[in-house]
Order: sequence, then structure tokens, then C-alpha cells
Amino acid sequence: MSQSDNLESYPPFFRPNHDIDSSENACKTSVNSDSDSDCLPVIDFLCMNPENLSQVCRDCGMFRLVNHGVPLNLLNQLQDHAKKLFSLTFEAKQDLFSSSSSSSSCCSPIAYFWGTPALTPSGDALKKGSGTQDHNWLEGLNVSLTQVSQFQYEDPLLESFRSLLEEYGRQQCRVAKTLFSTMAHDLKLCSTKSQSYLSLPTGILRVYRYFRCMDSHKRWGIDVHTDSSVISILHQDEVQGLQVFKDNQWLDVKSIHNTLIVNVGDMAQAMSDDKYLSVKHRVKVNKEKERISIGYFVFPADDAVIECSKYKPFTYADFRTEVQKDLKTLGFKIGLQKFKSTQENT
Ligand SMILES: O=C(O)CCC(=O)C(=O)O
Ligand SMILES: [Fe+2]
Repeated sequence: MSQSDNLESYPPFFRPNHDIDSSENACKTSVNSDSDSDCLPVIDFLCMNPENLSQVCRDCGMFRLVNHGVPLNLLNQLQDHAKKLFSLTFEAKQDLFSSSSSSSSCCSPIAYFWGTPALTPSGDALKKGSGTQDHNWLEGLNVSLTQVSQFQYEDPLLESFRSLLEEYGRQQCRVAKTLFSTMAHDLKLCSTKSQSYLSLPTGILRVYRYFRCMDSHKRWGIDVHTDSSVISILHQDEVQGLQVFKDNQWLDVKSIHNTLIVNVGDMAQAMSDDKYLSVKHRVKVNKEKERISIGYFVFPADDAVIECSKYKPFTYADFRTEVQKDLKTLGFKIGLQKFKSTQENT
């Protein structure tokens, strides 16, 4: 089936001819798109050089990870399953994954959302207070890794997707743990801190499908943001879309087979006292092709107090509450700036 035959899988808002005011949310920023070279530094997971890792976290905040050890077969199967599930009708996806739709899925560890990647802790899309229609051009599945391993679906396709997610989650935990222990060593964090600063049970996966969009110069897959996590790890399919703000310009992140993209999140920037960079990034949409990506996000323990000279002591729970509040009332995230110590603000 060609992609254009499958519009029933799109939420009605994203079907062509929907009456959208295309003057809103226009993206007119220039991009440097040098098609041959890769803009990201490379870290080899098999023979990781701690000094290189430290340098790229400070200079760039995003890097490409090679030799990560996640089986290629697992990556391919996950992409295939995600494609199949996203191609179901919009109504079927809502039924399968929404928490209120049926008693059997009321504690489903997988929640379906569309139009925004900003979710409440329970996985519901966070509606922006302004009431504007500045939707992001995507739909997705939010997966709690702790819950996904304690659940079984009756539907065979869902059950095999669940077990792939569980295995993928294990692989991402392994990668995140190793990366963070090298970072913690670099930042000279004591062992109590480094244990609570990366809490593997907080890990979530986000499986995204970015829709095709005729107004691709006016719409975003995800608009400019930094991640709230400690570390985020992304696997993308062959369709390019991610851009990173580096050297004062927006650069396209290449889609390179069998590599992962890692980025330093806000929490790691704070833990490092601003030595590491939680880098701005965004996702473009494409006129012809849909794009699927899978992100892993891991956070500090809710009660771990982040202490450093540049910020007032705060927990990730404090940070999340502020971010949710700002998204609801202002429509955007202020983030770390709100937690700067008084000295830093003067
Ligand atoms: O899908 C992508 O390429 C990036 C996703 C992302 O930036 C996010 O979920 O925070
Ligand atoms: Fe992100």
C-alpha cells in the first residue's frame, strides 16, 4: 500500500484539506544543509575514550554513537512493528492505547498521543493553555519501561511489539548506564549522587511517527526544545528530519544506518554546573515521506536533590512541575533558567 492510501491512519486534523490556518507557527529560520558531511562528533561505545566523551558533552551536547551493541535485528523489527501499528486507523489506535477506552487496556503501559510530545506524567497529551492550534506534526506512543515488563497483551501483534520494547528498553538502560558512569567520573560526582542522578526505573520510550506535510516550510515535527532528561538516546529510520543548533546555526543530523544519536539533557547540564550542554534541537517535517524514530529518555530519581553552584538546589520533580505549568500557561518551556541561583541571575 502506498503511503498516500493510508490517510485514515492520520488523526483528522492532519489529513490534507483540513482547514488549517497556515500563517501560524511558520518556520523561517535558515539552515545550513551540507549534504555530504555529518555534523555530529562520533563516540565509539566499544572503545570509549572518556576524554572524548567529556569534550563532546561540553562542546556540542549531541553525538553519534557507533558500536552500541543493540542488535540490528531488534532495531529493524521495532521499526517494522511501529510502522504496522501506526498504519492502523486513527480510531483503532485510540481504542487500543487510550487509557479510558476499554477496561482491558486501562493499565496499558503504552499510551497513544498526537499533535504534541508534551505529556502529563500519566501519558495524556498536555493541552496548551493558549488554545492555539500550533500542533506538532506527529503522533506517538509513550511507553513506561517499568510497566511494560509487567504486562501482557492478548493481541499477538501488540504482545510482540511489547516484548520488543522491553528488550529495547534493556539495551538502552545498558548504554545509558555506561555513558553516565563515564560522565559521572568526569564530573567527579560522589557515588551516592551518581546513583540517584540516573534512575533507570524512570526510563521511558517514545515511538514517533512524523506525518507527511505539504506545508513543510511552515510546520514542525517537534519545534525547538531541549530535553528535560539526563540523557536521551534516539534511533531514527532512513528519513532525515532532526536538526541541531550548533556553531550558531541549524544543522541537519544525518540518518546513518545502525547508529544512535545521544543527547545531553537539562538534568545533566545542571548536574555538571553548566559544563555540559543540553543542546537545542528540533524536527522538520517532510512533504513526501513519513518518518519513524524511537527515543529513550532517562531521568534522576524524583527525590534526588541536584546541587551545584549555578542553580538553587532542586529535584527533577520540582523541574517537571514547573515545565508542565509553563507549558499549560505560557505554551512553552522556560526550563533551567527558572532554577538559576540568585548570583547567576544578577
Ligand atoms: O524524533 C526525533 O528525531 C527527535 C525527538 C526529540 O527530540 C524528542 O522527543 O525530544
Ligand atoms: Fe528532543
